Amino acid sequence: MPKLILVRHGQSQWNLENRFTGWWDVDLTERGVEEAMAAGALMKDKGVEPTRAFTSFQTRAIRTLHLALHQCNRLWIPETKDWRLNERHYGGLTGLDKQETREKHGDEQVHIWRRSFDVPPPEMEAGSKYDLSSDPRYAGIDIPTTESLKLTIERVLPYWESDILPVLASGETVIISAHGNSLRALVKHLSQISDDDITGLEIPTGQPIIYDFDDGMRPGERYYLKDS
Ligand SMILES: O=C(O)[C@H](O)COP(=O)(O)O
Repeated sequence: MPKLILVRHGQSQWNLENRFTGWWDVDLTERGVEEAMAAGALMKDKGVEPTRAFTSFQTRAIRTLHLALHQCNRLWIPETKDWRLNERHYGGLTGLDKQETREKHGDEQVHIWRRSFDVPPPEMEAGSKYDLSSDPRYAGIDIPTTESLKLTIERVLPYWESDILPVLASGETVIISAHGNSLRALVKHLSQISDDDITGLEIPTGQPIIYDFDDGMRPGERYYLKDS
């Protein structure tokens, strides 16, 4: 039975500092490293052995994948990186302190920017110090200036369907190491969560989520590996 493992990267430096991160490439904290290693140890304990890996272009997700795979002796499996698994682009909020932004714009506005389905944050201005257009990893990619969850879904889902689902359907155990909102995009689709209800879904760091697929490639109920 094909099995899908979703893991959000461990705590990042800007998770710790409570700053909007999006596409900005911050590394894991010590705690993030421990969370990633614990995710791998849990996979090993539970006998869940990934055979194919997918991740984003962002260090925190790539390192989480490697730390977890190292713990379960699976660093050798084929892995694919793609920008379409990146975190949603936080636009002009990138780098800002989340609490200070609440104090400036109000709790409700910040909640809308963070969790609404289709209201994107303000766009990143040209020339921002967080502009990634000269970053070689994004050469040839039309970098967004901001993304709502809806816009994130519009790039995550086509990639899921074209590149990940066929691998899963061939019987592989697939691990995706990605981000809070790129994984919310995927979970929304797989668990058929409505546009309204998705606002309440949070994905914790470093906690493997599992979907078992049936022969018709229909996903079962999602569950946390720690609870199985
Ligand atoms: O990009 C970020 O800041 C985080 O990874 C996710 O942030 P959020 O919880 O505000 O969506």
